[in-house]
Amino acid sequence: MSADYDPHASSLDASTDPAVLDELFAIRGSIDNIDASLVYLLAERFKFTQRVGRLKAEHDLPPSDPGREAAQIERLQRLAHDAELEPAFAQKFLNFVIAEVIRHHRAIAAGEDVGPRTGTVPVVRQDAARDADGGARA
Ligand SMILES: C=C(O[C@@H]1C=C(C(=O)O)C=C[C@H]1O)C(=O)O
Repeated sequence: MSADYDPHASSLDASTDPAVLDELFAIRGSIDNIDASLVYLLAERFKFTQRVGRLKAEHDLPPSDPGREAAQIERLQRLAHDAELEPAFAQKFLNFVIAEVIRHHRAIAAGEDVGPRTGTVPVVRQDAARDADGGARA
């Protein structure tokens, strides 16, 4: 866990029942673990997709493969349904990730470097991110 992360960070005020806070913080401990796993999983997925991007660039293949995307999205929507996750959300999430992958593939094909060690903005502050999405999460 990063040194400056406060697992009890909250905007709730002191009037909140301590027993409720105990339960909330216990649940948030599991949410923290899941979110950390998501970051590791996404990082691993992007490592693989960047290998695909290099392979495509070396062999002059197009950055996107709509047939593969459609099959994958359909499969994941079925899995989402079985897992009681909103299929439309699974589709939106996958489309979001795939759009970033294709952006990487185009950059790789253009001879640019991609990945977390490039660029100038290592961490997006939470308040800035909220402004950028028009307050959708407020
Ligand atoms: C990773 C690939 O490139 C693109 C990205 C995909 C993905 O992130 O799942 C799927 C198809 C392609 O549009 C690939 O072709 O396998």
